[in-house]
Amino acid sequence: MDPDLSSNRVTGWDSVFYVPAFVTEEEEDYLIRKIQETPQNKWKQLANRRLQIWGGDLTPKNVLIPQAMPPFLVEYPNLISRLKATGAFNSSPHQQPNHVILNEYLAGQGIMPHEDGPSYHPVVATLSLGSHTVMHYYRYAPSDPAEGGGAGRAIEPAPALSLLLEPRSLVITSSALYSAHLHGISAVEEDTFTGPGDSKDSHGFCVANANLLVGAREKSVVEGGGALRRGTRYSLTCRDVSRVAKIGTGTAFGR
Ligand SMILES: O=C(O)CCC(=O)C(=O)O
Ligand SMILES: [Fe+2]
Repeated sequence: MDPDLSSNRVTGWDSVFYVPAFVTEEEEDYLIRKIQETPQNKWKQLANRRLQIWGGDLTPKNVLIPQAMPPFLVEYPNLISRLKATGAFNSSPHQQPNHVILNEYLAGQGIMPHEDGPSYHPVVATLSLGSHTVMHYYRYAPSDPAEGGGAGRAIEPAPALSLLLEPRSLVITSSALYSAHLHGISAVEEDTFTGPGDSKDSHGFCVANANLLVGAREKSVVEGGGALRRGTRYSLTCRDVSRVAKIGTGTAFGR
């Protein structure tokens, strides 16, 4: 990982970096406008959120059939090259993201704890736009040999790590956090913080990136307790798919 990110490391975690204000308010407004202008048929409606997939589709064998990224990702505000410049993708196959999933969450919507799967090099950089959210990372419960592990394994109810993601922030996760934990967002309209005295025993959580927050309101509720109402949040989850099909020949490379 690039040393430029060392001051953004989340305390106690080697592979988690939080970069507040990665884009400016002006850039955020521009990106949200461009997202909202995309044709309706680009959206895929899921039960609890909408999403768009940019960079191409993945085959069942995890090969990317590449497609050009939309101009607002590669031109102003130069998101892809700025992500490359963080160094987060230095050890990934293409040194920069080639695949972006845009999620839209209305207040009250979330995403169940999940793993991102084997298609990607194990680094994800997520830009939050429009609203904060709280991302929880969970461990699997110690597996009962009688159950054989695998799908449907129980997860620990208290998150191992919780991050408050401010609008305009970037969070970069990799290695163990990516591959040995699940991540999810509770489907709530507001996030409640009880201050630093939070007890993990009652499934409460501590905000691990409290010292890296920049928003006055965010800092105040994390330090002293309170609630943050969610608005509509867009997340751009940027990843590098290891295997990319060579367009025209139909053959894949990368392995
Ligand atoms: O919205 C987010 O920040 C997370 C989205 C996510 O986990 C995913 O798209 O796999
Ligand atoms: Fe995910």
